[in-house]
Amino acid sequence: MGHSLKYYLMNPLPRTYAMIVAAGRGSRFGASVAKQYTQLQDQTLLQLSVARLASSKYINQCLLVVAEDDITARTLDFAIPVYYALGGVERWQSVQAGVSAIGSTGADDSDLVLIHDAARPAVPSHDIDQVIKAALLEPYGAILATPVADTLKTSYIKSVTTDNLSDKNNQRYYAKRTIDRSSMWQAQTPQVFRLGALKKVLNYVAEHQLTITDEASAFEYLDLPIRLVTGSRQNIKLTYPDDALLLSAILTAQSDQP
Ligand SMILES: Nc1ccn([C@@H]2O[C@H](COP(=O)(O)OP(=O)(O)OP(=O)(O)O)[C@@H](O)[C@H]2O)c(=O)n1
Ligand SMILES: C[C@](O)(CO)[C@H](O)COP(=O)(O)O
Repeated sequence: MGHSLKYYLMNPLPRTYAMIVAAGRGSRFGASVAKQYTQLQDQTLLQLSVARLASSKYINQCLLVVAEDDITARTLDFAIPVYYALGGVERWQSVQAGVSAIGSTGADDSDLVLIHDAARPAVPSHDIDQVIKAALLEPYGAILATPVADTLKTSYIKSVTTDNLSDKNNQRYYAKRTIDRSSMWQAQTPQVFRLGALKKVLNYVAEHQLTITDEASAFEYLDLPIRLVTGSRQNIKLTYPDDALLLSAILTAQSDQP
């Protein structure tokens, strides 16, 4: 799989092709519009996320992967030139569509593809550059991640026959086991990979009908090393309604920084 590390390191500085995946429905967030179009600080999350990528010296345009029925993205202004691809049912299929679009621009297999969630607009610019610089030194790629800070537990469910409103679906969760968190990380985005290798591992996922929630997982299936770069805990993903207040506070605090 892929070329030797020497092949990548001997190449002139590869280009970084940025893509933002924004073809989701935001069902867990539950808004009337897809969460990437939620407004924070007078801009949509998508616009904020593009602006963050634009702050990197490695990125001067961005592919936006949007839903086929998206009627919003093309009405918005962005900090850098954007072009479009149509997303898929699953997030990784949206990424695969983006990889295909980037590949058709003449990108080389040793070039880098940066994948970022539209739902992560608070990623610090420093982190973007750090993960790209790390990927430039890797044969396959690098991702931002944060070490798990809380105690992690598995659970089991008990059915109950009370009419207590807190017992959703007449079920209660109980603690089963605590997991050793010493080597546990929460993956973030951007995730940055060599284009050729990313194409191959996503094809593997499709051929084997695997379910992945991030692209690094695909490399793990093939035991291909992906570097973990410690990222800021400010880089949260808007997922549930509760996240909006936290994300808004982070963005406000970041904008107040010199
Ligand atoms: N088929 C999909 C699913 C998700 N995404 C994007 O991937 C990012 C992270 O995914 P997630 O937080 O799961 O977003 P949604 O799928 O929209 O959320 P939900 O699972 O709650 O519906 C989001 O920017 C989302 O727009 C995508 O481009 N294509
Ligand atoms: C890619 C990701 O942001 C890494 O944490 C996350 O997996 C995407 O969100 P999803 O809800 O898993 O699709």
